[in-house]
Amino acid sequence: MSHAYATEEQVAVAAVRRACHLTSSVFNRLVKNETLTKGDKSPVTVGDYAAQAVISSILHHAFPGDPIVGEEDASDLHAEEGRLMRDRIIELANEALTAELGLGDSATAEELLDAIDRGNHPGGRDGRMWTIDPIDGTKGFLRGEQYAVCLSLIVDAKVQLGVIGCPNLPVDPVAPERGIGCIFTAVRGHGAQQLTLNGSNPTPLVIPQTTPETLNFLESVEAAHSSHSFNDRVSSLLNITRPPTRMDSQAKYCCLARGEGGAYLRMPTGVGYREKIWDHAPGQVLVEEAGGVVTDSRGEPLDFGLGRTLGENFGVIAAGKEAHSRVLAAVQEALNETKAKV
Ligand SMILES: Nc1ncnc2c1ncn2[C@@H]1O[C@H](COP(=O)(O)O)[C@@H](O)[C@H]1OP(=O)(O)O
Ligand SMILES: [Mg+2]
Ligand SMILES: [Mg+2]
Ligand SMILES: [Mg+2]
Repeated sequence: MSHAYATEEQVAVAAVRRACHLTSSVFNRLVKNETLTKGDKSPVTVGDYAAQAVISSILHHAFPGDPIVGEEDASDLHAEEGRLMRDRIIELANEALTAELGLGDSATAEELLDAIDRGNHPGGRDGRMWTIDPIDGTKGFLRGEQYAVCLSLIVDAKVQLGVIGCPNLPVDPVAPERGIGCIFTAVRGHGAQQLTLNGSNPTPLVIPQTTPETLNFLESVEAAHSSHSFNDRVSSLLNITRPPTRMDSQAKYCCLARGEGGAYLRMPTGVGYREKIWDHAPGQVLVEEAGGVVTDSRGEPLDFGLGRTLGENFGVIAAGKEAHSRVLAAVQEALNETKAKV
């Protein structure tokens, strides 16, 4: 790890590992009153809050001056109704923080709620900032399927480091006996790799070439998050015969980076949802460092300097270089068909 972000990468992998252990152990013990519905109707669990508290505390310890753009905030936990959840979050976060990192005595409830709320940075074009999505794909997490613990470092609007932990993802898709649980890391200019969940056995990742027979789309499980019908149309324009692989979270970027699927296509459903930077920053650097390309449906790069969101939603196309140009052309053809109809 001899590069300008070696310390950041080491700290980020340690933080994601700790958070992955926390989320997978909390899943087996999750009970009914440990999940809330947020203002945008999406679910959030004690696992999301505790994982953000852990990652934010570890980052603050190592890089006290760095701002954080994190998905969660502690506002729903201050009220009396939030007390049971709050106590559980404090217990889980302290368990994870004191386990092996030697961060000293247990943190107080106030310190941990402050750590969650340190994720309130508005983002922007200048300087260093971290993004945290403590559980990306909370719906997948609740179903016992794919989810990801996601961390990135953005410098002057460019993603320099991405770390994604996927506790439920098979280590090797063709060798199920190797078990589940992987960490993916990428540093701009220094490649992408997959590690085991305990941070060992680095394997470099390179996206292979695909043909219409081997290409298929990676897409959301949730029909409300991206348009399944648009992807079907693009598939038929490209003569893709394999059905799409549906999977929650940035695990899709990870699978793409290690040669599964061939293209991740996420087109808006037309309800005006703005994509969040923490949902794409680590995936973007991972795919680019594995030799791929990530753009919106116009072929423009994603802009991580606009604030907490990517701005107006033009969708996301991620794929290996050659597949990307074919998919982009088909996406534009499908968009033109839609325009011609209205
Ligand atoms: N209406 C929506 N449209 C698109 N994405 C959404 C929407 N609501 C939540 N998300 C976010 O989309 C991502 C999941 O996408 P996918 O369907 O590909 O798994 C998550 O980050 C999820 O947030 P969260 O992090 O809270 O789970
Ligand atoms: Mg969420
Ligand atoms: Mg997310
Ligand atoms: Mg999340």
